[in-house]
Amino acid sequence: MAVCFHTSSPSSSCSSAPSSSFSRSCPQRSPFSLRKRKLCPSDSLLPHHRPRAAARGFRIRSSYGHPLSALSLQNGSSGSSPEKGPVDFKLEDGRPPGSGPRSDEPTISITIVGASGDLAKKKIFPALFALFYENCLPEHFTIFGYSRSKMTDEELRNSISGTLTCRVDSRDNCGDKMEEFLRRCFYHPGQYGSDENFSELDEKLREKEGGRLSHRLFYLSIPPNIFVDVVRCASLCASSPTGWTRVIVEKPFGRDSKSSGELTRSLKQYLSEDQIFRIDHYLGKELVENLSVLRFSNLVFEPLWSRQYIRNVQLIFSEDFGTEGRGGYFDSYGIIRDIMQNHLLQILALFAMEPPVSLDAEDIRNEKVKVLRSMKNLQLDDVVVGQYKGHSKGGRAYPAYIDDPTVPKNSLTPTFAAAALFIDNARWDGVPFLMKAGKALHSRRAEIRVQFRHVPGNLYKRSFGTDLDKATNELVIRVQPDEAIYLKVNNKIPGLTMRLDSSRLNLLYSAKYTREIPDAYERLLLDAIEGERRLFIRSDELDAAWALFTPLLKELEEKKIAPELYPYGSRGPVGAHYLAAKYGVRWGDISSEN
Ligand SMILES: NC(=O)C1=CN([C@@H]2O[C@H](COP(=O)(O)OP(=O)(O)OC[C@H]3O[C@@H](n4cnc5c(N)ncnc54)[C@H](OP(=O)(O)O)[C@@H]3O)[C@@H](O)[C@H]2O)C=CC1
Ligand SMILES: O=C1O[C@H](COP(=O)(O)O)[C@@H](O)[C@H](O)[C@H]1O
Repeated sequence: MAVCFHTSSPSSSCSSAPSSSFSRSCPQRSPFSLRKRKLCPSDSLLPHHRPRAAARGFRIRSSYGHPLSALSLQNGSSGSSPEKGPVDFKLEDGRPPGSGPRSDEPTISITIVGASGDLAKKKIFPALFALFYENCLPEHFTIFGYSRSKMTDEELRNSISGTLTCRVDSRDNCGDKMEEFLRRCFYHPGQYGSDENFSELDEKLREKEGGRLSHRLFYLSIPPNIFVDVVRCASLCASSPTGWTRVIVEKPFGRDSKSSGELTRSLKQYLSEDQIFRIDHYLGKELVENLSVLRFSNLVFEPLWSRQYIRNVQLIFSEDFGTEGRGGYFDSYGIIRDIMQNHLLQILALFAMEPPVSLDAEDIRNEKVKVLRSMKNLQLDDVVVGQYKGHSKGGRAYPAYIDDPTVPKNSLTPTFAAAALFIDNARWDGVPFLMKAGKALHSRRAEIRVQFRHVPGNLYKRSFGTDLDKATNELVIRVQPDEAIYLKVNNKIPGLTMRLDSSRLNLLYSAKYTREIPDAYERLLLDAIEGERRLFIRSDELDAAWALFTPLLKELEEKKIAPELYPYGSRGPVGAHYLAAKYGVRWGDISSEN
């Protein structure tokens, strides 16, 4: 029988503490404005925590990567200015900044539970390597893979090494950095509900941590039915004895309101809300991050951001491949749970929220949750579901969804859905927010399209022809691929006649910036390490998101609504066009020029 060394210590995690006390500064996260973190009173429960960090004069990055000095946190000033960078200060032990790590600096241990899986290999290890490569991880860190598969440290390293990449702007030390990173990666095989195995992991972690103040981050990259087992074991047998313990939970967070509520309650038996980081990786995407910047830092947009000027908003997600390899998971969730209830709804909430009091996580999440709670009930009439069928093109056969061996032949699970949603508040009353998400469509894209109203009494009506919709302004935020923000405006075609054209004012990221855009998982992992919760889902947001979709999902399932079949590689069911037309809307992505 295993003996656990310590019990979970929610007090070791504080919502707004200066919890990251690592001395490295991450060059990519350059300061723009500064924000002071509040101190968490429960820090005082941790003998080594805040006082030690402050005593060392660590530079602490805020949510946006702004270096804050612990000294400034003590004396209440923000400590540096965006233009000048960190103010001239010495570490309290008299050493100048950049003197290199001290041997008693804290360490962070990151355990990826489900390390043998697809997500771990495809996204999590590569993101951690990218952070390491960019000097965004603290000096002392250790990464452990944990899953049931039998593997040695070396075998884990081999299995992940192929997925690590250096950035396009890589420096010539990439190979060395990879080796150095891999040397910090270890593996512990174990069962997900075994106290004994987690206690063994704890011992290994302690050994690597070498008596330093140590923080521990667990990433649950596993199927949801084992989340609670793992959290129980990790919390009881492997939480940090000295620093914080945090857990990143991957979606799905339940299947409906009930199961999500149960999951939250079960997790909270072992963790406080502050320790739970529910990830929605779309919130970590560069252009989703940019949404608030675009709106709140440009005078030309915010005044237009309401029913007065906006005719409709479209949130579009499409993939040009099917469920390949994930049919087993997908069939019990479907596209509404997989994409709409989380990724698209989160974007909608960010888009539609009122200006928050500040950029603090709680202020932003308070505004988002108000939007979610103001949504009108979603009617079945306002939803179209589809499923892809097999299709042959250019001599190649594309499979149907139900050809996936892990999917039942009579499955009614939607691989496509379109929905019209409404926000019942003063700003957005009557404005359709149209969502569309699908797999096995003609292209891979994710975008937000904002269609503005017609110009009243348009003087140039005649020069446009009869289709006034074509002449309305449209703002497109292309999340992926080829990240861009463009605004369609009307201009005169040069020449002696008065003919108008619709053109793009285009901010194409690849043309403007040479630096490669970081993967969403990099940003989110770094935020979790830094204790920044802005891009993670709070439990009341999750409840509100499920409250919106659960009745619809129940109705679809109880009534066994048959999805409209659409060919693999097509633009999806025609029903989506009728749905949009019902609200006088045309999908903005119908032509490839758009
Ligand atoms: N893959 C993706 O692109 C995305 C995944 N997610 C979510 O992330 C999590 C991980 O995804 P992914 O890596 O694809 O998942 P996998 O199905 O690959 O599972 C990860 C690991 O969990 C273990 N495992 C799998 N099934 C079971 C089971 N029934 N009981 C116990 N252990 C099991 C396996 O490890 P072992 O057998 O060695 O113990 C497996 O390697 C899931 O919750 C998924 O929904 C979210 C977004 C995208
Ligand atoms: O969460 C999920 O996201 C992916 C799409 O993510 P992206 O970053 O590649 O756009 C999707 O394929 C998967 O079904 C879903 O679970």
